[in-house]
Amino acid sequence: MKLNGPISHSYLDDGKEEEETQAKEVSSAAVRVVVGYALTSKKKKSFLKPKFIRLARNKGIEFVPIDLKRPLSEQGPFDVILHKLAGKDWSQVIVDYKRVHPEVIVLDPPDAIQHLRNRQSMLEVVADLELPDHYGKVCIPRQLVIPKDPTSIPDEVAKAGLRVPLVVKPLVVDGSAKSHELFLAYDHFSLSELETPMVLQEFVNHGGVLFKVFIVGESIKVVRRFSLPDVTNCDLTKISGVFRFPRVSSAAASADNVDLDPSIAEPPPPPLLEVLARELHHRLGLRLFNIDVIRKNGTKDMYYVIDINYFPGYGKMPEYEHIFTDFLLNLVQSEHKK
Ligand SMILES: Nc1ncnc2c1ncn2[C@@H]1O[C@H](COP(=O)(O)OP(=O)(O)OP(=O)(O)O)[C@@H](O)[C@H]1O
Ligand SMILES: O=P(O)(O)O[C@H]1[C@H](O)[C@@H](O)[C@H](OP(=O)(O)O)[C@@H](OP(=O)(O)O)[C@H]1O
Ligand SMILES: [Mg+2]
Ligand SMILES: [Mg+2]
Repeated sequence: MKLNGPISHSYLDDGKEEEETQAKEVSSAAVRVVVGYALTSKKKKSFLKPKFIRLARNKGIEFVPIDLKRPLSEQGPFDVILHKLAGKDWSQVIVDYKRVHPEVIVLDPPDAIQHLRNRQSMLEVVADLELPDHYGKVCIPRQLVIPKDPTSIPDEVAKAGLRVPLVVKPLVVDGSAKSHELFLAYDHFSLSELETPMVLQEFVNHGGVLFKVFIVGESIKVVRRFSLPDVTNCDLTKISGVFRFPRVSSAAASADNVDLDPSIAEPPPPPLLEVLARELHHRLGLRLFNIDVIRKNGTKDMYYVIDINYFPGYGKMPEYEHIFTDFLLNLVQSEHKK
C-alpha cells in the first residue's frame, strides 16, 4: 500500500481540476465496468458528484442505482456492488446475490463491515496489531463499555482506573446522526444521565489537530482536520459535568493550509501509515475505510487511533475522483485475470 502524495493541500474544489477533466474529455468510453450502488441519499449526494460521474463515464465506468424494492437477482448484471446500508436483511440480499454471482465484487463484504459498527470491536483490532515501532507507537485510548446500567458508571470507571476527561460515544455506529452524538465528561457523576450502551474513552490531548487517513484499495491519502482542543489540568479543576460536542473533525473547514506549530501539524510518517493501513486492510477485510489518528501532545511519536469508518466521506478527499475510478478499473481487471 502506498501513501498517495504528501498531506493534501485542500479538498475545496477551486474549479481548476474540473476544467482539466472537461478538457480531457473526448467521448465516453465503452462501458467496461458496471457498478450497482445502494447508498443513502446523503451518501449519494456527497459521493456521486457530477464531476465524478463524468470522469467515471469517460473511463468506461457506469453507476447504476440498485432498486431496493425489486429483487436484486432481477437487476444487473453488475461487476461491482458498492453499498453502505445497515440492516441484516440487506446483508442477506448481498450474500444471496454473491452465491449466485460469485464473480461480483462486493465493496465491502457485510461481515467485514460489521466490525466497524461497534466502537469497541473496531479499536480492538488496532490493539491486537503488533506493529514494528521504528516510526512510532500506535495505540488506542483506554476505554470501557457500559452495556446497560448507567448508575454503575462511577464505580466501574473508578475500578477500571479511567481518568477524566472522558469522551462518551454511542457503542453502535449505524450511520444515524444519533450514533455520532458525542459528549465530553469532566467528571464521572453526570454520566449516569446518558444513554447506554456507550463507550467511555479517555480523552487524549493532541493539540487540536487530527489526521484522517483515507484508504481506497491500495491507495492511502492523509488530510489534516481540526479537532477538539486540549483539556488542561486547570480546566479540570474549574469545569464539571457532561457537554455535548459537535462533529468537529468532519466539518467542512480543512486544517491543511493553516499555519500550525509543526510539532502538532506534521502528519505521521508515511511508512507508519502504510503499515497501519495494510494491516487493518488485511485484518478487517475491507478496502474502503478511513482511520482517525491523533498524536499525543508533547510526544514525538505516540499515535492513537480513535475511530475507523467504513466508506467514509470520500467526497471530501482530494483527488478522490481519480483515485476511486482507477481503483475500480484495477479491481475489475485483476478479478478478470484471476
Ligand atoms: N479519545 C479521544 N481523544 C481525543 N479526542 C477525541 C477522542 N475521541 C474522539 N475525539 C474527538 O472527537 C471527534 C469525534 O470522535 P469520533 O471520530 O470517534 O466520532 P465519530 O462520530 O465516529 O466521527 P466520524 O464523523 O469521523 O465518523 C474526533 O474526530 C476527535 O476530534
Ligand atoms: O469524512 P469523515 O470525516 O470520515 O466523516 C464521514 C463519516 O465518518 C461517515 O460516517 C459519513 O458517512 P455516512 O453518513 O454514510 O455514515 C460521512 O458522510 P458523507 O460521506 O456524507 O460526507 C462523513 O460524515
Ligand atoms: Mg471520527
Ligand atoms: Mg466514526
